[in-house]
Amino acid sequence: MASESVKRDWSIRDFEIGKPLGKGKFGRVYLAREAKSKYIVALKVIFKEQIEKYRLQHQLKREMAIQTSLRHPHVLRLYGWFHDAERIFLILEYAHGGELYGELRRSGHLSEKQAATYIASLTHALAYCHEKHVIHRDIKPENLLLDHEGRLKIADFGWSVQSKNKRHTMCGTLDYLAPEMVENKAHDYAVDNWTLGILCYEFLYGVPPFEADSQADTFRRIMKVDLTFPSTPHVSAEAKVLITQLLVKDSAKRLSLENILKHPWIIMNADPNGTFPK
Ligand SMILES: CC(C)n1nc(-c2ccc(NC(=O)/C=C/C(=O)c3ccc(F)c(C(F)(F)F)c3)cc2)c2c(N)ncnc21
Repeated sequence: MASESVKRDWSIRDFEIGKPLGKGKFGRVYLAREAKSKYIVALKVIFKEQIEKYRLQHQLKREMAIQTSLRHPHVLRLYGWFHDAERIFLILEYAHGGELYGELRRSGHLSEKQAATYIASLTHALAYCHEKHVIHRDIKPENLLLDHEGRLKIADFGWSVQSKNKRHTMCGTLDYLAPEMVENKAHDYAVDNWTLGILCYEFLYGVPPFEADSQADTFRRIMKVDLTFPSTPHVSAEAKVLITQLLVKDSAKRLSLENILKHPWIIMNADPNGTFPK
């Protein structure tokens, strides 16, 4: 699949469409199989009139170029894409394990081994994206999928940007926004470090740290970095130290991706091959 996927021009006739997997941004996504190789993929259908309505043609082209260029075990592959008169089709890696969010909701919170393994996987994936000058900026549980071995895959780059400098556009849901994004200030790669702190908290406690009844309260809690840790036996002191070192208002003072991977909590708990024993 990898070789011919980028070169040859695909069409809907090359695929047998299976069950709908869900409704994502701008359209549905289906399980599908490439007719010749029987290779299983996820096929995302995006309606052109939606893209035209929001004038997203250029951003979508840029997204497709970014995603087809990214090759990393924890970044969901975009193998290729094609279009017909009214639809654009994305040929995506199929994540058999579905949404990580489902796992978090079912269990309420993750074990420290699971949480540390996912944070390590995310950190590796973000280090790769940053060296390719891609800030993801929209990393939330709904965009994290699992493959058949429970390995994490970052997906849905609906709002990432190819950035060599600071960006000003708002995006994503509130709970995961770093202060500099809430203030609509210029921001850079360090927004992803903040988000890792948010996700680590949410994996361990089941809710994001600055959750509040209103958007205004969430903004206020983010700007104050109003971080409190419910007392619970299943979260170690080291985990709280890591979270505190990521949820730092001054983006230059957040723990770097490199130092996250050297953190005692990660070293002690993360499974090196990203799957951790069930
Ligand atoms: C439902 C279930 C949970 N599900 N969902 C997936 C899935 C994974 C990735 C995607 N990716 C995208 O939709 C990317 C979209 C863009 O990049 C984009 C679209 C329009 C724009 F305007 C733009 C813009 F940039 F122009 F704004 C960007 C979609 C579905 C999935 C899967 N692969 N395997 C198993 N289950 C899976």
